[in-house]
Amino acid sequence: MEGEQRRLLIRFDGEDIGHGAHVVLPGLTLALHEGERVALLGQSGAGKSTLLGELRRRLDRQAAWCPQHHGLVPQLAVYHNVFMGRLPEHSTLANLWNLVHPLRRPWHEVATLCDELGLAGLMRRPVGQLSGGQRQRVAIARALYQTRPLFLGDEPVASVDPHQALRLLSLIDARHTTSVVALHQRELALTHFDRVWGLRDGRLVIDAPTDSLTLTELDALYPDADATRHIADARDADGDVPSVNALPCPRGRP
Ligand SMILES: Nc1ncnc2c1ncn2[C@@H]1O[C@H](COP(=O)(O)OP(=O)(O)OP(=O)(O)O)[C@@H](O)[C@H]1O
Repeated sequence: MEGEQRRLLIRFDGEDIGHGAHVVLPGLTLALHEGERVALLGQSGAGKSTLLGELRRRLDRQAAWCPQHHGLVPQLAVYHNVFMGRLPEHSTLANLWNLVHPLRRPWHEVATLCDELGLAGLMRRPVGQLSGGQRQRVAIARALYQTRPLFLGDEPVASVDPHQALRLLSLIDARHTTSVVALHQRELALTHFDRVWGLRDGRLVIDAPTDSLTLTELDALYPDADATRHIADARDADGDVPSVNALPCPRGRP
């Protein structure tokens, strides 16, 4: 991948990215090229959703979007939630009619997607009656139904087991030439993606192909995990949980 001439999709050149006056990622510099599969890593609050939101804003209709909290309507059936991926493509009248009498073609298209995502038989079930993993797959189905060349996902495989996560990522890959996916599974980042963007304290500290990275390097993106590891180590040593005051400070903190 490195060195190949690929079409540039988007570039940030020392830009401040955030929410209004609140800058989360100061002086961000990065580029996304067509064909790249990027894993976006960083501990909670590092700025992953902020970056994905900005990518989404700039890429607009080129990008399918799978949000972190799914954005599903619990009262509506799986079919209607997936159909929402293409609401803007139909007239208001067609959308209203579809609510009462599902349109034949979309119904078959959504049914095919649901089969692939292990949601067969649930098309008429209100999303509010599904498990967390099933809702996650509905959110992915809705994003796939948008049929865009690029996929942006904010932890789209957070609620499923590792086996399903791989299957879902493969389905996403099969339908999109380019993807940027926020996730916390570092092993998956190394095995399934070809590039990692790693955020720490509002900085892009890793922007590299996965074959040049190790798990240990990715661990450095999670300084708070050090404290958790020390709790576990201390518990292993004497069977007791240490007091909070006995815990070491995370790396790089006073
Ligand atoms: N709408 C907003 N307005 C102002 N600040 C925000 C907004 N959304 C997020 N932030 C702040 O931006 C920072 C980065 O948040 P963000 O949601 O991008 O992190 P994240 O890496 O996606 O975290 P997580 O893994 O918990 O989802 C945090 O300090 C957060 O409080």
